[in-house]
Amino acid sequence: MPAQPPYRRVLLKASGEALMGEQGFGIDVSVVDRIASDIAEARSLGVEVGVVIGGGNIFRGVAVASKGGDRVTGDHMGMLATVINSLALRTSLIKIGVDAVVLSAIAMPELCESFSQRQATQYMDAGKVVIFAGGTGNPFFTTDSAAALRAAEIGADALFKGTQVDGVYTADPKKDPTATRYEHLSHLEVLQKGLAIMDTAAIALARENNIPIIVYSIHEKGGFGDILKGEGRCTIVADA
Ligand SMILES: Nc1ncnc2c1ncn2[C@@H]1O[C@H](COP(=O)(O)OP(=O)(O)O)[C@@H](O)[C@H]1O
Ligand SMILES: O=c1ccn([C@@H]2O[C@H](COP(=O)(O)OP(=O)(O)O)[C@@H](O)[C@H]2O)c(=O)[nH]1
Repeated sequence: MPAQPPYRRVLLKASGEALMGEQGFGIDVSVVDRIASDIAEARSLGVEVGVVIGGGNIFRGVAVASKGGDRVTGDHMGMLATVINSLALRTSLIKIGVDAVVLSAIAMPELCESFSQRQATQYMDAGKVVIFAGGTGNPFFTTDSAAALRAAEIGADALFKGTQVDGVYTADPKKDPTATRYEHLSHLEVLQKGLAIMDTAAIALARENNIPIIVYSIHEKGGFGDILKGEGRCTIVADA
């Protein structure tokens, strides 16, 4: 019998950018299927899973703003991108027999249900994987902030940031090859050192609500389950 993971309920923030695989844009279904199988493994370990997916594989609001376009409209488009990704993940989960539902911060009843904290917790209590689409529903925010917000709302024991790198480094490892990885650090240290692994609003919200953040590589098959079992490579951001 494997040891029971120390987490009862977690929020997984899955990088949108990761979903495009080698394509450079859009959705590589084999990547979404693999992330779905990682979530299925977490469920089989008895862990309740909520998911926020980014939209960077399709659209980011800042890309519009940097070309002189309207930021708010750009952000609306980015939030719609997260709905597309969420529907793809739901499809992959259902395909392998994992009960999953999409709750969107932006009402689009023909496609999915609208978010409410009450409905989300009811579904999670019932063992469904709840995918939170549409970010926070507000422009000028990111899906990292949405992940911290939903983690607080559902009472998650931890926020897992499944991203492009396998932890938090002393500097961006994609730009500085001499950067070294932390095993552990506090939310405050991430903020004070200006480590840009997540936006400051997300870190601050997690800190205020005492939610540990676990940063790991979403590209690693089985990585999510490994960390839940206390085995994987990651950085744990938590106050002592
Ligand atoms: N100190 C740091 N440690 C680790 N990654 C960092 C750091 N500073 C910047 N990064 C960059 O942050 C990226 C992850 O953030 P983000 O762009 O929000 O990814 P995503 O939302 O796709 O998961 C990494 O790919 C890495 O290049
Ligand atoms: O609460 C939110 C969450 C997301 N977005 C928009 O959606 C895009 C995609 O999200 P994000 O960049 O966080 O995705 P990721 O980096 O995880 O792929 C962002 O760039 C924003 O334009 C937003 O406006 N409000």
